[in-house]
Amino acid sequence: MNKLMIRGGKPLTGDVRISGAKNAVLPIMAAGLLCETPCVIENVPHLQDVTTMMELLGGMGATLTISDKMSVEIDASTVNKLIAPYDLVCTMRASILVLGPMLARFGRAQVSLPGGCAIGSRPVDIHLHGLMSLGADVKVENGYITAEAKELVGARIVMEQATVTGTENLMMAAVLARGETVLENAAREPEVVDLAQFLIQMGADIRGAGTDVITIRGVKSLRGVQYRVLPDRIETGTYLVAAAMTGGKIRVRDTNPRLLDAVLAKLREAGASLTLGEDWIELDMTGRRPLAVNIRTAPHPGFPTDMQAQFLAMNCIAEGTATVVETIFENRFMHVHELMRIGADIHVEGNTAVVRGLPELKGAQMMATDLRASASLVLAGLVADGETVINRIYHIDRGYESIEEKLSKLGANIQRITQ
Ligand SMILES: CC(=O)N[C@H]1[C@@H](OP(=O)(O)OP(=O)(O)OC[C@H]2O[C@@H](n3ccc(=O)[nH]c3=O)[C@H](O)[C@@H]2O)O[C@H](CO)[C@@H](O)[C@@H]1O
Ligand SMILES: C=C(OP(=O)(O)O)C(=O)O
Repeated sequence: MNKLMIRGGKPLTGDVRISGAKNAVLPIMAAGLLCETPCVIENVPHLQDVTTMMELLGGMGATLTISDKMSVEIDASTVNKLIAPYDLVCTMRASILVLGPMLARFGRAQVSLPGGCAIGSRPVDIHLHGLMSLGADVKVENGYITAEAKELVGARIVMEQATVTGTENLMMAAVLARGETVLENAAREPEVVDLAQFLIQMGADIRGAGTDVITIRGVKSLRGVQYRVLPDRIETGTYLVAAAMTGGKIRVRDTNPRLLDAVLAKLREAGASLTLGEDWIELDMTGRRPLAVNIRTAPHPGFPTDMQAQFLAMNCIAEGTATVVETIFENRFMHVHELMRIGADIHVEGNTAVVRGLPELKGAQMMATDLRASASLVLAGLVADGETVINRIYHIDRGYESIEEKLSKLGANIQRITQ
C-alpha cells in the first residue's frame, strides 16, 4: 500500500497550477450519457475518481478517448448496458450521478446503492423521491436501485435538504423530460452551475442554476459539445492553507478566486495577506504563525465542508483556541484522532471540535480515512517536526492530482513510497 513520507518545517514558496474540479468533472462526464454525439471535456484532472468514472461509462458501452493530457472525449452513442455495478460504485459514491442521465435517455437504469462512507451515512433518498416525482418507477432490491420510466414528466420538486449530487441528478433527468421541472431548495454550489452551463451548451433549457430554485424545460434531444471544466476550489483552498500553515508565500494559478469567498475570508482572519488576480491568488504569511479561526460548515456560499479538515489542521498549530462545527456530515471528524497522534490538542463533542493551537507538532505515523481527512494529515505533516508517514493514501489520489509533485515544487520535503 502506498504511503507519503513528509519531513516538516519548510515554508512553502512558489507557484502551483490548480487542476479542473473533481466535483464538476464527474457530473459533466455522466451528462455525456445524455446525447448521441460525442462530447469533449477539457481541463480534466488526472484523478482516481476520473478513472473510475471512465471505467463506469466504458463498462456501459460508451467510447472514451483521451485526446491529450487533459481532455477526454465521450461518445455515448454506443452505450448498451444500463448498469452501474457494485464494484465501481463502492469505490466512488459519485457513480450515483449516472442514474439521472441513463433514465432520461434510455428510460431505464440500474445503479448499485452507494453505501455509507467514512464521513457519514449519505443516503440518496432525495435523488430517488425526485425521480419518482418525475414519474419514474423506482425500486431498491438486492443492493441495486432500479429506475424505469416510459417517459419522464416535469414536476415541482421541493428537496427536503439541499443536496449537490441530488440536484445534479434531477437536473440531468429533467433536461429530457416532457414539460417544466422546478427544483426548489436546490444546491447552489459552483459545480452545479458548471454542470448547468455544460447542459445549456448541449441545448438544454435551464434557468436559475446558482440560486435555490432551478427551472428546467425539457427538450427533445441534446447535442455533443466541447466544454472546459471549472478549476477546483477545494484543491485551491488546500494549497492556500498549506502555505498559511507553513508561514509561506505562494501563488495558486489557473483558479477562480470568486469561488472561494468564505475560505478566503477565513484565511484573512488567520492573518494571511491575500492578493487576487483574475485567475490567481497570492497568499503571503510573512513567516508568521496563523491565528486560530472558528469554522462552521454550511452549504454554498457558506464555508465548505470539504475544507473543514484542512482548517482544523491549521488550527492545531495556530495561535489561540478555535471551534470547528461540522453541520453537513454526521461523522466528518475522522482526522481528529489521527491529528492527535502528532500531538494536536483537540476535544470533540457532538458536531463540534475545540482545537487549542500549539506552537509545534511532532511527526508520527498516521492513517488516512477519507479524502479531505488525508489532505489535513498531509498539511499537518508539512509543519510537524521530524518525519510523518501517512498510510492508506489511496483516498488522496481520488481528489488531488499529483499532490506530492505539486508540494515538492513548492519546496516541501515529501515523497511517495510505493510498496
Ligand atoms: C461528488 C460531489 O459533488 N461530492 C460533494 C457533494 O456530495 P453529495 O452530493 O453526496 O452531498 P450532499 O450535498 O448530497 O449532502 C448534503 C447532506 O444531505 C444529506 N442527503 C443527501 C442526499 C439525500 O438523498 N439525502 C440526504 O439526506 C447528506 O447525508 C448530507 O448530510 O456535496 C458535498 C457537500 O458539499 C461535498 O462534501 C462532496 O464533496
Ligand atoms: C466528500 C468528497 O467527495 P465524494 O462526494 O466524492 O465522496 C470530497 O470531495 O471531499
